[in-house]
Amino acid sequence: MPFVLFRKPNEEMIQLIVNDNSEENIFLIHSFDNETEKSISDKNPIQIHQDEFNFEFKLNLESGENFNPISEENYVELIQKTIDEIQTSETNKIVISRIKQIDNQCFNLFRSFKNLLETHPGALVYMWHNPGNETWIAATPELLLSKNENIVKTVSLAGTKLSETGWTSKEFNEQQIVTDYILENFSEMNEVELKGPETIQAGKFQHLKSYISGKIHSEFSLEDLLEKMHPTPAVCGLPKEKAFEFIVENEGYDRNFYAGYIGIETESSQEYFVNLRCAQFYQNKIWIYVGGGITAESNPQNEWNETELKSGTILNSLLK
Ligand SMILES: C=C(O[C@@H]1C=C(C(=O)O)C=C[C@H]1O)C(=O)O
Repeated sequence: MPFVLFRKPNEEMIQLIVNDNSEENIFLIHSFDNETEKSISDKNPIQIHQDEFNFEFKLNLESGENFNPISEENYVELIQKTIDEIQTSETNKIVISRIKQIDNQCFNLFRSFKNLLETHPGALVYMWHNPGNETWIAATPELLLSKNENIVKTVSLAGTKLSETGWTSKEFNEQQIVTDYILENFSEMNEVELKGPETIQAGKFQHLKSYISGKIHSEFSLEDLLEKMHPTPAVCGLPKEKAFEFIVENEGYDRNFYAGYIGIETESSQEYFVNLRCAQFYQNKIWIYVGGGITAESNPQNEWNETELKSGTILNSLLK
């Protein structure tokens, strides 16, 4: 039976949704390329305080297909090719990513999930298990959209650095591209507010984050906004279609649910998070999905280093 465990940012209650096809309390997972969406629902989700969470049973994981992840050398080359593309075309930003593959040395998913909850209080942390299909775990810092009554909210999140160093214009520009894109999509709303950017902590590193909200009117459709927003320049690029094409032609692997979104829908609210800092678990290996935004000012080696750093979110949470 498919199930998901999740805890929303800055909350302490975990929810367990075991699929009963009730169409109430929906959890969905939507792919980057918009081709796949899977959802489960539960009329009566179980709530568990994260301090009391102690699931211990063994899950049957799939054995993963053979896959050769991109080498450091080839990734650095791909980033250089991306920079060249940005410098010679009308594209301003392209987000490039890869899979880091590690051996699954009998890691315990539930203990690792609990560790993620404790080390990432500001993230949406979830564990999705769909027997015979896929198992994903994540601690994502990025809200894509939320709607509560007549207020719609989102964030502009981009730029990555370690706490010890300072921001440069490169990160501010990279984040501004995302903010401008969101403001354009929010332009038909009333009372649009923008706050930030401010520095936020995501595990061992930091991002620039702005908060954007607006009031909706009667003809507003959340589905239409979601379609326009996803994928944002935080995970795809600008212009969206050109960046998307470049990604599909050059990354050399299928992003699947990485950089797609997670939806949590109840009777009173709808929330969507970008699926980042995530990994797919197999019996014998784990695929950690990591990427970063490339602009004309990017340095290829630094971009590799940034993806290594981001893989730490999952890597450092793994427990046996
Ligand atoms: C693409 C990822 O993260 C996104 C890219 C960022 C960047 O380029 O600095 C920062 C936060 C996210 O919006 C990822 O974590 O894989």
